Amino acid sequence: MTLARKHDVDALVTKASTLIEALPWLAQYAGKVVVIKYGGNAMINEELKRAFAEDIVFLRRCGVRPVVVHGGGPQISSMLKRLDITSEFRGGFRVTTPEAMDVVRMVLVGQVGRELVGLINQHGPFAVGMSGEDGGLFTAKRRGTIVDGEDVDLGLVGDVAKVNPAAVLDLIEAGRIPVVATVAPDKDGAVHNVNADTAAAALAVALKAERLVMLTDVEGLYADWPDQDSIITQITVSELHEMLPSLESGMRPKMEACLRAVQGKVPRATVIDGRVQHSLLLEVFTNDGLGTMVISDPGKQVGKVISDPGKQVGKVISDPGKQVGKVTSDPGKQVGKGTSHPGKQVGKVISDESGKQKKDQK
Ligand SMILES: Nc1ncnc2c1ncn2[C@@H]1O[C@H](COP(=O)(O)OP(=O)(O)O)[C@@H](O)[C@H]1O
Ligand SMILES: CC(=O)N[C@@H](CCC(=O)OP(=O)(O)O)C(=O)O
Repeated sequence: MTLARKHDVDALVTKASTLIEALPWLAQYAGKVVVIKYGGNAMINEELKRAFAEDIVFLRRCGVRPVVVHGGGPQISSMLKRLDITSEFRGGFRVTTPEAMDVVRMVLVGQVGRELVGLINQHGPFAVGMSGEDGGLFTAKRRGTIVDGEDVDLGLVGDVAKVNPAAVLDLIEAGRIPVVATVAPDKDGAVHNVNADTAAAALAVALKAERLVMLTDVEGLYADWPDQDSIITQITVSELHEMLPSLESGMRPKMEACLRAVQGKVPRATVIDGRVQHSLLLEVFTNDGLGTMVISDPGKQVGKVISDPGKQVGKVISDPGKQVGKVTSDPGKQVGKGTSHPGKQVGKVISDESGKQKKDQK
């Protein structure tokens, strides 16, 4: 016999209101591609990494089409150190010798990527790891950078010259979650080290993503780094353009990438604190905008900006005529099937009106 527990009704109502708060965001993002860049600095401990994997699977279960692009800078540095190979950063990019390149590829593809795929797949066979080399995803073009007005050679460091998103689109259509490591061959086949922020932005543009979200180890962009009171909640493309040359270390490629994404018609790019558990879910599905959001200059918005008193930063919704996402899936496009995972099954097999079987809500 089980006796009824006394419920804390207020706590239950709070839980319900959190779920209801997600309703408009679920409608906005269902069916849309969201590119999430997971920085190596936000992979601080096992608990955070597991929470990240849960968030990604949650998005997928809600019908969002997440694509993960991961970094691994600190993990590469620690392996280089173990192997006694020196490396330095210039302007936020790693100077990459051929010897270091082997290590970058080994760590990103063989270590960090594998671990994320494994964590996501504890919830179902969703994640498929790949790199810029797979299916011709990225073609790199060697790049240098400018530090204190001087040109600096970075060795085997590439920018993304071309994206062929076909392989990623195939995976998305199949209901999978691509997990992308950012090494890529140039047109002659020489593999280059591509900064993960740069690659995430290029992929978000090519996939016509609804959002680019970058998880890092700070709250967002600070106007006057490291003054903790100078966090910027929203910045336009032209404001960021002006600020870019003054930014240092990792923030420079990150904000440069956000700028490129929004200029490439991704409606918004956000930098959030990956050290906060479930920050990704909070950012996507609640009214509390986190971190720093980069948006187009007024008048140049792709979607329509509507004011949202709940969210500090305003939200972007598609024009009615352009809105393609629906809460329910497009039965014709539903290919993916999450397999059941005893004890861990979150979604249920449901049938749509046409009688076709749908796995999860996608
Ligand atoms: N203006 C700034 N605002 C926030 N962080 C900054 C700024 N300037 C430099 N940083 C540094 O950039 C770092 C984030 O970049 P990076 O270390 O490359 O992260 P990730 O591994 O997530 O790509 C922060 O930890 C911080 O030390
Ligand atoms: C050229 C360059 O700097 N490549 C980066 C690639 C990994 C990366 O970008 O990782 P985070 O996102 O964790 O910083 C590097 O070698 O560290």
